[in-house]
Amino acid sequence: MTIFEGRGLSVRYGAHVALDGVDITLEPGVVHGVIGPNGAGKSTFIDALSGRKRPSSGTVTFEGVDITRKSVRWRRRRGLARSFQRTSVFGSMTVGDQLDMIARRNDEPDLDGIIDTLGLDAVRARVCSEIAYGTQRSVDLAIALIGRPKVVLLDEPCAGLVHDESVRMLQHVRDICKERDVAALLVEHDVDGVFRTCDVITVLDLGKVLATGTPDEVRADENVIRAYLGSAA
Ligand SMILES: Nc1ncnc2c1ncn2[C@@H]1O[C@H](COP(=O)(O)OP(=O)(O)OP(=O)(O)O)[C@@H](O)[C@H]1O
Repeated sequence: MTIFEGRGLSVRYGAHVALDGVDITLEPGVVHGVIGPNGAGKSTFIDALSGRKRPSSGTVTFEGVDITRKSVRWRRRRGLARSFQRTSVFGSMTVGDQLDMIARRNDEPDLDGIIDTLGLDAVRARVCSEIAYGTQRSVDLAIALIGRPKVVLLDEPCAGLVHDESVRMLQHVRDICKERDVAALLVEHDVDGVFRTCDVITVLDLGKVLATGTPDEVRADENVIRAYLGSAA
């Protein structure tokens, strides 16, 4: 069942076409990865889907409703959340206070469940700026999950993490997506992690879709191997 869809999305920066007629379909409980070389259009894509960047053409549909012209705020209230490449925790608050505040604002019924799943209980009383960067990224993920979103768009949740932290982060993304039946879009540079974690992968190159399929299908796709993965995939 499709819950969220982008059709024919294009974004221009002046004369430069950063995204060129891209399609994507997200389903509840399915982790959909987006990979591609630098400049492929991944961040532009997530911005266009989340409402941060207005596409020059194409449509975004959420639960069957055309939301292409709806604001980020409107989307968030209806259950479309996103996280950012850089951490957005408030340095001076404790982890617990920050999460409580956001949970109250978004009517989250089970903050303890999110904290528990992400292993954040031990840092609840700690000030955000004083916890490890990897843990701050888990707080970012918790923030995105508050309010029972139906769709989460995750922009490089593993940026700046060491290997073990990346593995844990992606496992958390997968667990939560399955447990809560959330449709997730995961833009990530950690290609191995994406192949390990995602049910479906879309490969972007020069603003276009090079391939979409299961990890095995994408790994075997000749266009993807030639343009991006090389023979070592
Ligand atoms: N604000 C902007 N103004 C002009 N060109 C831009 C702007 N933002 C991105 N671009 C260009 O659009 C293209 C896509 O950029 P984008 O950042 O979406 O790619 P990306 O796949 O996320 O790259 P990376 O992996 O390096 O984060 C690139 O050619 C980039 O130079």
